[in-house]
Amino acid sequence: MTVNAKPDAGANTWRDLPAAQQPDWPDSEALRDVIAELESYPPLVFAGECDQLRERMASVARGEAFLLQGGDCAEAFDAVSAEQIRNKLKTLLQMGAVLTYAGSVPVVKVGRIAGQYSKPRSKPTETRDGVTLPSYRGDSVNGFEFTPEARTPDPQRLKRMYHASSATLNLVRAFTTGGYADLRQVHAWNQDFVRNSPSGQRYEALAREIDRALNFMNACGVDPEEFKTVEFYASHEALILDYESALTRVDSRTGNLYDVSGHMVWIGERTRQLDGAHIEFASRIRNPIGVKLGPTTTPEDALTLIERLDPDREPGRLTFITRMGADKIRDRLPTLVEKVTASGAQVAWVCDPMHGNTFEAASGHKTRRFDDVLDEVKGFFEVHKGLGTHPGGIHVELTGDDVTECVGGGDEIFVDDLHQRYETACDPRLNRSQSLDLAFLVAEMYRDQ
Ligand SMILES: O=C[C@H](O)[C@H](O)COP(=O)(O)O
Ligand SMILES: C=C(OP(=O)(O)O)C(=O)O
Repeated sequence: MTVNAKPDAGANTWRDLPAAQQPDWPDSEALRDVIAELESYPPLVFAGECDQLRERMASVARGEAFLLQGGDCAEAFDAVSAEQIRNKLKTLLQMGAVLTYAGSVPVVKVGRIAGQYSKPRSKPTETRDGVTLPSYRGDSVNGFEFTPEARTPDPQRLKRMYHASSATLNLVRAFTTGGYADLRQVHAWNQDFVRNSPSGQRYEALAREIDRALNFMNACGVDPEEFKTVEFYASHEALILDYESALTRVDSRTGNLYDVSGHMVWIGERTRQLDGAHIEFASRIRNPIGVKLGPTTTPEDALTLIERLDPDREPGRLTFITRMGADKIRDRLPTLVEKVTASGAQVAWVCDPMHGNTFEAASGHKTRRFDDVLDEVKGFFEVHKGLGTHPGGIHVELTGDDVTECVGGGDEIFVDDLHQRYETACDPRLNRSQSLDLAFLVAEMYRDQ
């Protein structure tokens, strides 16, 4: 049981170190009041659930399971609706069914959800028509609208992030345990725009096979409880450290610290400085931790991260999420995996094929090509196959809606279509049929492995 203990000093040791990508809050007293209030709020997740996910991630690290981690680039307060949450969940459930059935592997399902409200940015400001304002840093910090009022960081938004995360998690828990995620609903998850796409039809055929298998088991008198609910976890980037440390609590069972804002948190490519505040914060908490590794990561960086975050070499504690870019992964990943494996560490290796493959279309839309995404995943599988190590999973930006943000896919989106439904607040996401396409192709790669 996690208690609402007084904030522990260990949660705040990061304050003595440089913290990248933190907002310029204009009123530090208002921030202090918000932090004090957040510290009094109940946990969003329980420490025991974080331990359970660490065990699931240990199976991934040992090569016995596959991680499916996905969701929005940036969640938005005004998108906290039953429909949006259900669509995202539906996409992940469909992808999970495809990977489990076609890839024949247990799938650990983790959403980029219920906390993914903060974004690191390349530039601190944005200029439009000669007007320069602070960049949008996610709904937890400021507003998307290009006005001085909206773009001014407001700490009250941290409380809104907590409440939005809480409402989302509540519905996710209801969907995943209350009947909606029952494997007998495998057809129902396909009942909308996606049904007629090539991947939707392929999915329908797979769902029929699953149905037949379930009927067979039923006829044999077997009706496992495990098929009625889905184990689903929430994750986000631990970016705004004032929020994350305010939600860090002492677990009364063990005396350890847990960041109870989500089950798993990750440190991004822009904030993984070895002597920086984010790594210090992550080193203090017992949650399973992810770290993004971009193309400039050296083996020494990876080994130091292991030393800092997983000194006991505990499988499941640390996940390296590589995001090299399709053109670099075959060149950069092998040495990292080799050196880490030789050190005796058992990290989970996961591929984020999104963040190294972004480009700006002539129309000004930030986009990604489905083929590049696929090629990065292929490269990831090739490297692991070559080294005899386990390709542990994928980390994807996706939505359950019929958006037009990434080009390509079986139900092809063209560059000229991008403007039609370009709805992301930050980076382009795969829509549901592109996500299903990816799941089928990854399942094939896994089987061939
Ligand atoms: O999602 C990741 C980052 O926040 C995003 O790629 C940054 O985008 P920018 O380069 O437009 O700031
Ligand atoms: C910012 C992100 O990724 P990265 O740190 O890999 O750029 C992200 O996943 O939202």
